[in-house]
Amino acid sequence: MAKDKQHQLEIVTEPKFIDGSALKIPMLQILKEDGTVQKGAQVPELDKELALKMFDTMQFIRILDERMIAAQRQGRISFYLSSLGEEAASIGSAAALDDGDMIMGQYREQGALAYRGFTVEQFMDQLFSNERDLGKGRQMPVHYGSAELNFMTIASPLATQIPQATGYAFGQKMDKSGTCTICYFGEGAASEGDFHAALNMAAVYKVPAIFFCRNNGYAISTPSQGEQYAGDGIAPRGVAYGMKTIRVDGNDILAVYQATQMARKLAVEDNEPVLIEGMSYRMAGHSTSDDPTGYRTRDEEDAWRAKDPLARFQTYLIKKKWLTEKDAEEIFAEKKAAVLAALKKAEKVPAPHIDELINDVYDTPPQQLKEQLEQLKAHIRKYPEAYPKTASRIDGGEK
Ligand SMILES: Cc1ncc(C[n+]2csc(CCOP(=O)(O)OP(=O)(O)O)c2C)c(N)n1
Repeated sequence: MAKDKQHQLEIVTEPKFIDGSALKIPMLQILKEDGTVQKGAQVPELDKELALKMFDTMQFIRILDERMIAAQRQGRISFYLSSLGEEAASIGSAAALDDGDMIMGQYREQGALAYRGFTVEQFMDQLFSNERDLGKGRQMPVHYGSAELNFMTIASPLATQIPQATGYAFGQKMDKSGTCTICYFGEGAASEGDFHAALNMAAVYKVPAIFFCRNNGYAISTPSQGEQYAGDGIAPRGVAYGMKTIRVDGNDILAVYQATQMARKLAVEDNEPVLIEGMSYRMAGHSTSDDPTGYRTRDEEDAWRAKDPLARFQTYLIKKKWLTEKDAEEIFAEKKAAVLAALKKAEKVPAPHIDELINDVYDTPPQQLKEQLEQLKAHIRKYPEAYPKTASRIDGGEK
């Protein structure tokens, strides 16, 4: 066979196009939809304690999401983004990491943050933007962050976390830290230029990063099939950039866990960036500002309800005799009580002092920012009834 020496390419004489639309990367599945193990699958080693921690976190996130959508509807918080139906993707992957690994999320990975140890009170303080919020109430609800837990603060502009993850992982490599960065994003965010620049750089510089795409079928109202991409989803893009790539059933927590565990090993031991595409479905609306009945059918949602990741894992755990139906009900009731109690507490905590608005960015806030803050205070003094949480603390309120 003739070879081109410079590029080490096989030479062919027939003009043959590679049909990108015919490519189909398979999907790893360990747990079938009915909670039984797929024939021939290797179940990852998982002790009871770890399995129950994963299940516990899934239950917590399910009830947190349900309650906070309701709280938004009641006018108690301004906005919410639910991860309903996608709990296995964030929790299964976070469970495969070390606490020292960096997490850079999009905004639907509350499961990973909860798994790391963010408390129900910390969730509520952020959602109510009260003075105990780590971000001092300066971000929209759900834009969590925790330096202590190595969870980078969420940014609203899509895909910015992807090149940041490449850069952060490069730093981890230079420091020989033995840690990696996991970066979550949706298939919609993968249409941003940032995604492509980040993956190419990660592959070229061989950084310990795990790029986890949650392919949940929609980017707000844009369906992934046909409107977001014409090819075989996101996974082939990892192949194109020359990195190890795998597609998994994102609703199967065991498949997600196994793939992420292997990806972490590749990243940390061999400085091999990895792309994981988790196939799932966004069961709720995009956010509380969205109504999905305008762009998708009830039948489609029902078909995905049958693939529910929480019910699937629960059936597996019950079959394994690590859990009973009663245990599951008790965990759910306990989580619900904790969420409701924290919610009631957090909404009574005062708002941050308005001076916090301009703190922490500059060592000393510049004059123009100070002037703008004074103008804002004057405006609030004039219309105190429009700012009930802030007005009472402007003059003389404790900082
Ligand atoms: C740069 C930028 N463009 C547009 C938006 C508006 N926007 C917010 S979320 C979103 C959809 C993202 O979909 P996807 O990445 O698939 O994640 P999902 O919400 O499905 O989890 C869009 C278009 C934005 N925040 N930033």
